[in-house]
Amino acid sequence: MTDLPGVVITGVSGRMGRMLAAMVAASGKARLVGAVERAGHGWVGQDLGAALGGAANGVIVTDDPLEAFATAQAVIDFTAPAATVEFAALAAQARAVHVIGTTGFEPAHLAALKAAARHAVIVRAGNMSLGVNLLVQLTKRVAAALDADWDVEVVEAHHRMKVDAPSGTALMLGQAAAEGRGVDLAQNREAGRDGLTGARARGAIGFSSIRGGDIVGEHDVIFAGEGERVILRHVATDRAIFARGALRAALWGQGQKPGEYDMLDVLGL
Ligand SMILES: NC(=O)C1=CN([C@@H]2O[C@H](COP(=O)(O)OP(=O)(O)OC[C@H]3O[C@@H](n4cnc5c(N)ncnc54)[C@H](O)[C@@H]3O)[C@@H](O)[C@H]2O)C=CC1
Ligand SMILES: O=C(O)C1=N[C@H](C(=O)O)C[C@H](O)C1
Repeated sequence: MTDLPGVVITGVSGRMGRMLAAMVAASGKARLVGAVERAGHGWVGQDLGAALGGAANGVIVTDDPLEAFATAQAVIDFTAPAATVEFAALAAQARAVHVIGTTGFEPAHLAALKAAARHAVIVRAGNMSLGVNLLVQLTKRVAAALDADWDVEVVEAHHRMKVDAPSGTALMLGQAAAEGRGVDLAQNREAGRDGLTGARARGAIGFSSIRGGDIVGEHDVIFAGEGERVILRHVATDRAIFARGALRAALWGQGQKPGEYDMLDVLGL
């Protein structure tokens, strides 16, 4: 049992953190060796099992990531962009694989992650589920087969607590459509239409975001042509799909060369 990779979960009290803590502990493939929360959080200093409402498990929640990472072979991180950038440097120092599910990065954050990946294995994806990563590949193929007379719109829906838009998944799907078409997403991206917008630009890749209730995550890629539409859809009904993918990435990352990887690498898609 002791030679199983040790995993630390950051943001452990969050929607994904709780799911990950339960999944890693029950997996039989990894050991839960640490749990991190932000300074001042009520769980810091408490036994994680008890904080989750169950039996004590001996993992004490800490606000000191470096101390926690020092005991780990992998860090699974679903938190917030600034925290993730800090964790990337510390995970590299501890030589732990850093699995990043966090979304909402600005270009400066991404540059910092790229720098950390010179010395560390980072696996990052805006969506860790098998289904969405399959949808990414399907989107690329459909976009390659259709010309710019087919308007591409990515529509996503999430729970009311989500803080970033478009979702990380929507951006992955938009990027896949752009790659399939052989164009640059940044130059063709259209989001946040409101008011007298004018007609749609030919070749634009549009994004729309819905926020409400407890929606786990829904994504449509719409190819709208003259007289017909092709719609590719993924509906998540359980956050376990993201946690399962993240654990798989943490195991896959062991022994890989330093660099930035994604779930397509992990899943071999
Ligand atoms: N890639 C994927 O498959 C998925 C990605 N996500 C992304 O994961 C992130 C988290 O999502 P949720 O769990 O729903 O959010 P959440 O708000 O429920 O949880 C985030 C947790 O991170 C903690 N945190 C923030 N800053 C911290 C710091 N400096 N140190 C330690 N902990 C810190 C918060 O206290 C909170 O407990 C979001 O960016 C979301 O978009 C969510 C689901 C799937
Ligand atoms: O915040 C969420 O909940 C989710 N975030 C990811 C995203 O931004 O795409 C993945 C999933 O859709 C859930």
